[in-house]
Amino acid sequence: MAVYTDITEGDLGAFLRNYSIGELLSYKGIAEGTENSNFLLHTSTGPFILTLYEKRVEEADLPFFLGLMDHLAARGISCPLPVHRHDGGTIGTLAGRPAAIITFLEGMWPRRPTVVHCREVGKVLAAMHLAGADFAMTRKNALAVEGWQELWAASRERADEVAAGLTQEVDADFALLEKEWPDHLPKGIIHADLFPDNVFFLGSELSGLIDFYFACNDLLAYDLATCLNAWCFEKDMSFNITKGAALLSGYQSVRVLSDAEKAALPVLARGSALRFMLTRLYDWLHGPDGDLVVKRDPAEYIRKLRFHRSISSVQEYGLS
Ligand SMILES: Nc1ncnc2c1ncn2[C@@H]1O[C@H](COP(=O)(O)OP(=O)(O)OP(=O)(O)O)[C@@H](O)[C@H]1O
Ligand SMILES: N[C@@H](CCO)C(=O)O
Repeated sequence: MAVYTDITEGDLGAFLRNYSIGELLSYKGIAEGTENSNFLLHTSTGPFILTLYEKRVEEADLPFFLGLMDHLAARGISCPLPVHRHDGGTIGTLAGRPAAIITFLEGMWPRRPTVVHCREVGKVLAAMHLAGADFAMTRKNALAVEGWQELWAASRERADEVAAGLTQEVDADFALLEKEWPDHLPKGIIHADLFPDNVFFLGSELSGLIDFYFACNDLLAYDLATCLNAWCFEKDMSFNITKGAALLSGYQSVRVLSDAEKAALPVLARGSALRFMLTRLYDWLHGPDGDLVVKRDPAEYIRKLRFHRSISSVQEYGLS
């Protein structure tokens, strides 16, 4: 994560008096990530992550996100657990932002995802979809087609400054997606942001998932399409069909896709690429700058979108 909101030692000390996690030894801001402000805390009982929730996270959604982590962990999906305060709650206020402490997850996210990583991610994604089936709370996807339209309305005028011809390309994507977006496919809890930096490994073993702050109820296959985008392209933006095949077969070793889900993958992958291009474009044009804020380049997703527009069959993703 980034650091948008800074904290003082005094405020942090007062905040920590609500918890039984020992004495604070040190804390520092984590530069990685884009959405919230994160700090690594070391206390006399071990490491913890402190998160201050920023613009894209609604305070009213926090019980859903934190409750989901508890639910999934209880069903064998490794993820951080929210730490409870003396009053039983998990959400407090620090430096004027809603804030929570979660347990520290060991592992490293893969800087260069391999075929083995892709297969493991496919498996855990499907396991998460099954484990989420009996989660009692629901949350609408704020970044579904309507949310994309708002981002586009706020960025469209300056889109061609970022890439020549982008306005026309994206207008055409919207025309197609509004017509062809499927709504009859299996739905459930999705992670909605399962990028390599949100999946930790110890060696080749997956050690857990983090960052559930986009999780919501939506099409399960849309989550898989997001992983195709995030895990299976090479640095030169070519699609690696072997990684695609590993991701899809890993997924199907746990949850089999219906024929309708398979057929919808190209449109879902195109929609997912558009979603990430748009949040990046919006932040590129409007987001704050700062030493501990890393902006993500929309160009990567402009190229992925072009790939999905060229697909003529789902076999091109590695589906056998
Ligand atoms: N529970 C955890 N255990 C260990 N490290 C963590 C944990 N949660 C977050 N981190 C660290 O913080 C970094 C950013 O976290 P996270 O991905 O949740 O941030 P974010 O701002 O939501 O980022 P993005 O949405 O861009 O992926 C991670 O890469 C990791 O280094
Ligand atoms: N994973 C996102 C950032 C968080 O939404 C991206 O790479 O654009």
